[in-house]
Amino acid sequence: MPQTPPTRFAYLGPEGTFAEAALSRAVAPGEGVRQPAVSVAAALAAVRAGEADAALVPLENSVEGSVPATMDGLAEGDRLVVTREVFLTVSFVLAARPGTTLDGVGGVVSHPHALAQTARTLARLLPGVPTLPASSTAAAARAVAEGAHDAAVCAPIAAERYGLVPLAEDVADHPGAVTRFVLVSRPGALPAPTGNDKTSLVVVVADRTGALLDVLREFAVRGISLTRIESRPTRDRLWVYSFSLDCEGHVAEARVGEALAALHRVCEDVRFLGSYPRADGRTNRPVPDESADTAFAEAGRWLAGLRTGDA
Ligand SMILES: O=C(O)C(=O)Cc1ccccc1
Repeated sequence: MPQTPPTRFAYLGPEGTFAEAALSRAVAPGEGVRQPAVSVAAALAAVRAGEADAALVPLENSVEGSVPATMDGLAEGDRLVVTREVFLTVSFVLAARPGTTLDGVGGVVSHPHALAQTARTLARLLPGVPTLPASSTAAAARAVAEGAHDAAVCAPIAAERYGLVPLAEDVADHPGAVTRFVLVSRPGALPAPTGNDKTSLVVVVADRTGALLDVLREFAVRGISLTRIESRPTRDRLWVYSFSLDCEGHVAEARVGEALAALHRVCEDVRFLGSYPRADGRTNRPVPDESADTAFAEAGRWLAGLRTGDA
């Protein structure tokens, strides 16, 4: 019997990133093989090229908002779908090579989201010291270990992995910040509805009055709550925006499917980014009776009867 090859999971690397920690939450120890990627774009490209089966990437943070590389990477290029979301509480250390003191730090390197989430604390500990962006917190720790920079903001586990020591612990300005990561794959069979799911979309609206209201109405009239909506420039079309949004429910549910079909009629483009179990610890709002699958099915039978003359 030929063996099924192990699932290949790409993640924002190198070893020691929060993305790797999120991947460990999403898949069991020993399940599949893990492939660190140098950037979010590289992780998504590996999936698109068939070099990985899934990618674990950061999507948004409770303090800093969305991660543009992921938002844009999912809105453009061959379509990928979210199959799982993972929420991780992140804590940061300021780490350096052994023997370094705060006085000896001439620059701090990290992922832009980590620098943004620690900006006030860094300004207090290291007034006037410049910060520099890195592709990830672990890439920053590795660069410090290699002597390219003096200090990094990273996860405690990354400091340990690259032989650094903490100059300061818990340097987050807002302790308890949560980052949302997503596991994305090439389109295929969807995760089955669980009764507490989310659906993600990117819609491009026409440049006309009320276009966004038209989008929102399609959700509202079907009793569907949005959990996130934000605008992003389309980048290739000047002043044309897309809206990236998450709503409650699964595309297999009639209300969500009908809303998507309606958006397909009223928007310039609708990109379906998947339906997957909700993992933020919250429960979807109750579905109004008139938006339940049974109500849609009954209305469909009634309409069919009108058309055949049987009703
Ligand atoms: O760089 C990492 O470790 C990541 O996974 C991205 C990130 C950066 C800062 C906060 C949360 C996730």
